[in-house]
Amino acid sequence: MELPASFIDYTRALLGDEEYTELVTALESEQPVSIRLNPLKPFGFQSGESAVPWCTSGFYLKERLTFTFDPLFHAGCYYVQEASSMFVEQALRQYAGEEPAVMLDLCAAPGGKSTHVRGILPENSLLVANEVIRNRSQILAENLTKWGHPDVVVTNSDPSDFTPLEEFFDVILTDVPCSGEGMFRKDPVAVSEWSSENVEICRQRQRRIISDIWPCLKPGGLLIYSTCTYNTKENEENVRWIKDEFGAEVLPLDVAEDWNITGNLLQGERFPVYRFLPHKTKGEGFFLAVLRKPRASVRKPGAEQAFALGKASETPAVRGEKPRGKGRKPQGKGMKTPGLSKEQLSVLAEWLLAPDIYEFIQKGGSVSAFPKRYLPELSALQSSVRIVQAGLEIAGQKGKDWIPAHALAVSHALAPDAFPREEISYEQAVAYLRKEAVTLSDAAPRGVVLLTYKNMPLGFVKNIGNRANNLYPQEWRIRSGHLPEKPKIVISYEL
Ligand SMILES: C[S@@+](CC[C@H](N)C(=O)[O-])C[C@H]1O[C@@H](n2cnc3c(N)ncnc32)[C@H](O)[C@@H]1O
Repeated sequence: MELPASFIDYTRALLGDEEYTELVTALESEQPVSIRLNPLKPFGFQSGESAVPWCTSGFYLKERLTFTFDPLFHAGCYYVQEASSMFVEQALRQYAGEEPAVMLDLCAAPGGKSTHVRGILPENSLLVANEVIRNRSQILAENLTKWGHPDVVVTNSDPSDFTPLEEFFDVILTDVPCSGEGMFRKDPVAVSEWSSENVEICRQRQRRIISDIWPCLKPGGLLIYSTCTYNTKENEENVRWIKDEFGAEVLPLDVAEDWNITGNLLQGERFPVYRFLPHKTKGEGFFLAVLRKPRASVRKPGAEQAFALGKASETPAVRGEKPRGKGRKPQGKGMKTPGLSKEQLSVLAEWLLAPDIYEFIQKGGSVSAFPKRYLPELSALQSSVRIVQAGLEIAGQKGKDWIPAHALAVSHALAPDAFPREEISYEQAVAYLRKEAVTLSDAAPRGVVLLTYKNMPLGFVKNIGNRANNLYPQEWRIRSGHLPEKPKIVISYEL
């Protein structure tokens, strides 16, 4: 690996000769492979491998597998994620409390941390996952849909579009775009694109992002700041800047000594930060700090203080709007179900495990279920940011019929007996995921059938007897025509 000269000089000075040499040796070695299991979709994973110590659902694998050809990967049973970044779990477990929270993951695509935090947030929380780049926001939506949690809004907006949503979020995660030094082993492009000038550009951009989003954090709310880079300019210097500029408190985390985390590397500073270096921990480079917004805002000394972390439905209004009280009707387009009769609505309701907690929202030929308790928040979001998807899409219109949406098949909110199920083989599952025609056994029921693989829902077909029409989303299909002779998949499970 040919590292840029100025990176070598800077990092050698930062870590010292001995550690720098160890870092370079680690960068030349093979990268560890790890996955994070979906707590909503236990599939009897038996790793025989070591657990990621700072993440309750993270596991190292012995080798890289052909994930594309594992139906359970497409079913959202696990996410392939490098281990260091799973440390975000510690910030939430130690500070998010037990009350429902409204959380924003601002720089969220492809969704590694969004899928992770969604499972950790207290019950009845709402996650808003945002990605500024449009096609990446689609990938984010896909990954969150497969993860199967209905209480999620995916947005595609610039951080500055959020600014009017004052004191809206209990927790904001900013996994900011950075110079990517921690990705050198994983991604050669990160090496070729690195320059001192780019580090400076990143640092400025990161500060702009934080400035844009800071007003959206509730007094007493948490900011989790993370990068995948080593240098102090994008890390400690920015944390110090947030502390000084906004009066934030930098919070310590309890960590085990044998996690080998490196702390503050900025001369003369001691505030707590957490840096993963690949020669010390099994994972890529990562940096994280947790900050708390002062309860009395430094910038607005008279600001409301009653909105402590966790009071999701009591947040003050978006600037210039009425307070968002309980029972306030949502505004905006697409918030009704005009094309659906009462009978149709009651059929859709039967597809859900707990229909009463959702409002059905029709938009064009699609109906989604959105948690009623967060309708005011949805309404406020609609007034500021571009919404890619909100809640769970449950049905799409085909002619006069409403057929179940794919998202419902892989959602935790699906009523288990809403549709007949048919267990399929590995070969059938791969064919289904390639959106090829699937033939079911003669005994299989007619009509809409939920296909399962290892008892995990994969998606719907419409069985018409001699064949079953494949309802898997065209844009998500496995595109690779090549199927490895012996696909290496996460087969070490027993049910
Ligand atoms: C480190 S990646 C996020 C990884 C993601 N959190 C995960 O765990 O899968 C940073 C993200 O920030 C987005 N981004 C780039 N420029 C941005 C900007 N100016 N404001 C906000 N996000 C930006 C990138 O498109 C990228 O998806």
